[in-house]
Amino acid sequence: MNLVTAAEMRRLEQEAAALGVSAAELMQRAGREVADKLAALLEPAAGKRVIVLVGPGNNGGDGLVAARHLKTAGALTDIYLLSPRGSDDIVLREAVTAGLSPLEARYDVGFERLRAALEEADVVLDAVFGTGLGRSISGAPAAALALVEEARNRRPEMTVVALDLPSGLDADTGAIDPSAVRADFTITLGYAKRGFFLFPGAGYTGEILVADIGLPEGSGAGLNTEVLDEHLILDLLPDRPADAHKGTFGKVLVAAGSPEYAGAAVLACQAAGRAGAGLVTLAAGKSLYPVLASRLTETTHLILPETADGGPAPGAAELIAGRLKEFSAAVIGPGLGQSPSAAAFTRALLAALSRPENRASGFAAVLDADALNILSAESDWWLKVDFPAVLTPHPGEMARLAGLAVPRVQSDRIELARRCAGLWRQVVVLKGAHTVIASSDGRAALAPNANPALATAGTGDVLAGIIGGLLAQGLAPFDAARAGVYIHAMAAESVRAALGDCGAVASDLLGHIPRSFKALKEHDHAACH
Ligand SMILES: NC(=O)C1=CN([C@@H]2O[C@H](COP(=O)(O)OP(=O)(O)OC[C@H]3O[C@@H](n4cnc5c(N)ncnc54)[C@H](O)[C@@H]3O)[C@@H](O)[C@H]2O)[C@@H](O)CC1
Ligand SMILES: [K+]
Repeated sequence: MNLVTAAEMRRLEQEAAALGVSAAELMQRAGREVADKLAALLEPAAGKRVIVLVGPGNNGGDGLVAARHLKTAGALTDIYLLSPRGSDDIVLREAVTAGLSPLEARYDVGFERLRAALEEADVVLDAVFGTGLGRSISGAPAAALALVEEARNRRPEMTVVALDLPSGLDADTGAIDPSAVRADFTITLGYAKRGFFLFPGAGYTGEILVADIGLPEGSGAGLNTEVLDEHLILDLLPDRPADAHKGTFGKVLVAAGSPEYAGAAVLACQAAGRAGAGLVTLAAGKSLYPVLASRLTETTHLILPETADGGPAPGAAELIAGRLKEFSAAVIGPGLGQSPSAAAFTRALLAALSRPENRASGFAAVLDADALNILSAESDWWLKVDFPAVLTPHPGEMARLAGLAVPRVQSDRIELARRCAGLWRQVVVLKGAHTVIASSDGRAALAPNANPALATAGTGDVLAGIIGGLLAQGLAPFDAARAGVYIHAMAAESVRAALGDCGAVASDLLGHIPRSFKALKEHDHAACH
């Protein structure tokens, strides 16, 4: 599903106008679609009490059209105008002609009539502000929204439905005005807005329903931000031919683990296998071998020479380099630590991978965790990664890689990831609530969910392993990253369903990875029959 900014939505509106679909016509379609979707939610609309809060702009205009259709559907509809609308306002006149009697806030002393209406309302339709919000909300709109908030807290049976977006939510950034009211549903027009997938706004939309307002065919062609969904991911997944052998699904080299963080290697290797790689080989230090081999039944081992403190000794990277051609993908970084020996090893390994003669054709790697921390200590580090890679930073790692503070990263997640992917010429997976996946060609995708079950040690190692497993099966880096993030999120949802959002640990995800692939494919199968 494509996502838009306010400016992109305005551009689409202008393009529609150039093709003969006027803004007035779009407003009529928008209002009718919103009323239809709301009526379907109310089942039936007849007899239900609906208050439509109407603002000064086109969002309010859509609300007036919706109010008219809701009345026709039998809802007991009140219109509450928060600002005067001109006497030449066609949609207001149409509402009055249809028998509605709008009440203006300026004539409602102390908001007494609004308070009384909120005591009985089944639904509040918030059509105060949409994509045109230009400053902080004050005056009558702020007071009315505060009353709605207060009523919904007191009367949980009252449903709040946002028209296009919750008033006060910034469509582009997800920033929230203090007056914004959390919606139970957002019926959004044409396309979902980016701010629906950026916090804090992501917590305000409730369930998102997209209303088709009949934008001309192909009008979304230039959009470059999407939210992942199962149809898109299914198209990306590799085939599993019946005559396959383990070579069909590729070999992953995992360079991970250190005495302090041995478990990271276990999680990354197991996740790569669970994501369908044919063979996983772990390159780790000699002293770790007995521990890790006892945990990793199916993994093969490339045993590295060690320094006295258990770090990779000089020569470890060369040992791997001599074997690189056997592998179609690598995962480098989980649990490596940042000791001087780990840093020297990582730099030497990345240099070896950057020499094309060392790599199998189609090779790509995931760079995660300590590999990113080690890289970010060097200026212009991206010039040293001369092979296709998926970088999987969390916000702290992203801040170090980009030379920014964490709040800057978090306040501009999509565009920052996109800019960095362009500059670094790699795929960037910026983890966090609604993980962002950005490609150097300007495309960006967002994970559809934010799951607190993922906020625990080791889940990043699992993600790196899944993406590595998908790279090994021949997916292009952007596809492997998108599919990996989605499968990881699905597995996390299954864990949450089974265990709740507290106390799940990263290894709980592993068994749910193949189940997630299975669920996706079965859903597709069911959809075809
Ligand atoms: N772009 C499109 O393709 C379409 C847009 N439509 C609707 O148009 C909306 C955008 O309409 P507008 O651009 O008129 O914007 P809005 O309706 O969001 O509000 C803008 C109006 O509110 C005022 N305003 C902004 N912030 C304010 C504040 N904090 N306090 C008081 N007044 C404030 C502005 O001066 C302007 O008059 C969309 O959200 C959607 O509902 C639809 O009609 C259909 C098609
Ligand atoms: K709104």
